[in-house]
Amino acid sequence: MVETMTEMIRVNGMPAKATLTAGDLQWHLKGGELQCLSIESEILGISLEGREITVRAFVSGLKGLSCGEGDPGKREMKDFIMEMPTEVIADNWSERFRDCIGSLGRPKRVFIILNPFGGKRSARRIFDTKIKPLLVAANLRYTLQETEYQLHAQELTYKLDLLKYDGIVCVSGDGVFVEMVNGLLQREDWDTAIKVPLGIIPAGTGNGLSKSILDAVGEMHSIQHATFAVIRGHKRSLDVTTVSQGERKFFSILMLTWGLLADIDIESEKYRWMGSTRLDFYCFLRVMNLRKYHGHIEFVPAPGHEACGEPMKDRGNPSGEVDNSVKERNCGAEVSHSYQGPTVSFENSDWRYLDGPFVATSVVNVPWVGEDAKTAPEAKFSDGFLDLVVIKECPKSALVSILLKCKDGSYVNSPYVMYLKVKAFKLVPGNRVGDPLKGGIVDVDGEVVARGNAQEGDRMAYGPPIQLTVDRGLATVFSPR
Ligand SMILES: Nc1ncnc2c1ncn2[C@@H]1O[C@H](COP(=O)(O)OP(=O)(O)OP(=O)(O)O)[C@@H](O)[C@H]1O
Repeated sequence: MVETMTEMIRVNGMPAKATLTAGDLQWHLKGGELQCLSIESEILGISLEGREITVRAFVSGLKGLSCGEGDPGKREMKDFIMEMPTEVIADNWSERFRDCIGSLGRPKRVFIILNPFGGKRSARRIFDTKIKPLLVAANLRYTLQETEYQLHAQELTYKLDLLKYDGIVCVSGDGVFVEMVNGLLQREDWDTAIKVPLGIIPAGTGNGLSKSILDAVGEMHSIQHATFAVIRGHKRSLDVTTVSQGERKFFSILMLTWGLLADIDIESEKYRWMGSTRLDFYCFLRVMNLRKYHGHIEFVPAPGHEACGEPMKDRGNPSGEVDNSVKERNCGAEVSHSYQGPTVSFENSDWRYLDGPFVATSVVNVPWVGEDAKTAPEAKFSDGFLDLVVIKECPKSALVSILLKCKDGSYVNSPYVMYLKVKAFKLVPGNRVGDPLKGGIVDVDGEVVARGNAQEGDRMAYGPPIQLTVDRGLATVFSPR
């Protein structure tokens, strides 16, 4: 236990009586005004020079010093110069400060993966101007590696010497984070590798994961707030979804979507020159020329959600299109030592189903799939469930309102939206209603996984079942608290 230290000092030139406890630094200015900094939630670090200790903090600029109480709102870096009576006292105080900060278990060294081409291609500048100053102030050492090509982040985490680092952080959009998870799960030591804390600092087009992490604890979503979350080093578990089709598999963090949202996400790429209005523009276009898709979904409902869909046992499996048994793995000649997905079998579970046509189907792991898209308002980080959103028949006017209400998640209250939690899910995507030669797009974490007009490099085929299962809390992410 750290004992309290009290001293008459000057803070930013003003005489004050300062007290340092294990949890905070307080000072009474002459005239009685009390100021306070919480060591855990507001102080980045300190430096000592002669009689001067500089306390580097990340605090609310508007509301003054909160001492960790309440919602800090927008924060900024601020230095407090503490002039001590003697160098010996300054030494003692700085040692005590370092002990207090050291006892917080913050990470000491992280590996940072930066995508210079993510989002507005400004990650490098963002790093130098917004991220680095915080890391330096917190004395958090780092190794910085820029990605040079697609899947480079996956390669890096596959090979990284994890013993050297207390965490891996990406400065990118969600795509690079997903690659990091896939790289760790491809390792032979995947079971320990996946426990390494992962951080994400938003510098992409899709920044749903960082928004979800910060919003879950009431923190503002910004580059600096996400950096401070890494510095503070609290951790939380995150469900990981295994997406599989036969022997092919990979891992997802955010969402699988098929139908309207996938079409908007992927097809609007060709309007990139429009900037951020491309999504609104293409969304409008798609609603006006609404597509519906034939197909079939199956799911094992989470407790309390058993009323949705129809029981599979009453349907039988006349088309043989979905096989609900989980096959024995690694029965081929090649034995893989990477992670193969959950071993839990849903063979005897009460599967339920829905047949198309569908307007949109999404299976979501975290609340926000983009900074302004709260697609799964009830999603939890590590409940072991996926949130399933289905829209079937829906008038265009209602659809417009649904899309507008995606921003705050209230769209799930629409009578045209089916929203439930599932333990496992299968999608058998079909072709467009009225256009049997055209299929849709299956989009996982912002990337095309399968499409009607198959292209080289697509990871899965459009048509055969794609299965999703969840590993409860398999990954670990840095969180502000
Ligand atoms: N140097 C690079 N050149 C080309 N692609 C890259 C490079 N580095 C990373 N990538 C790829 O960019 C994709 C998107 O990355 P990220 O998630 O950071 O950005 P995003 O802004 O969310 O996506 P996008 O800008 O493509 O919409 C990933 O699939 C990744 O593999």
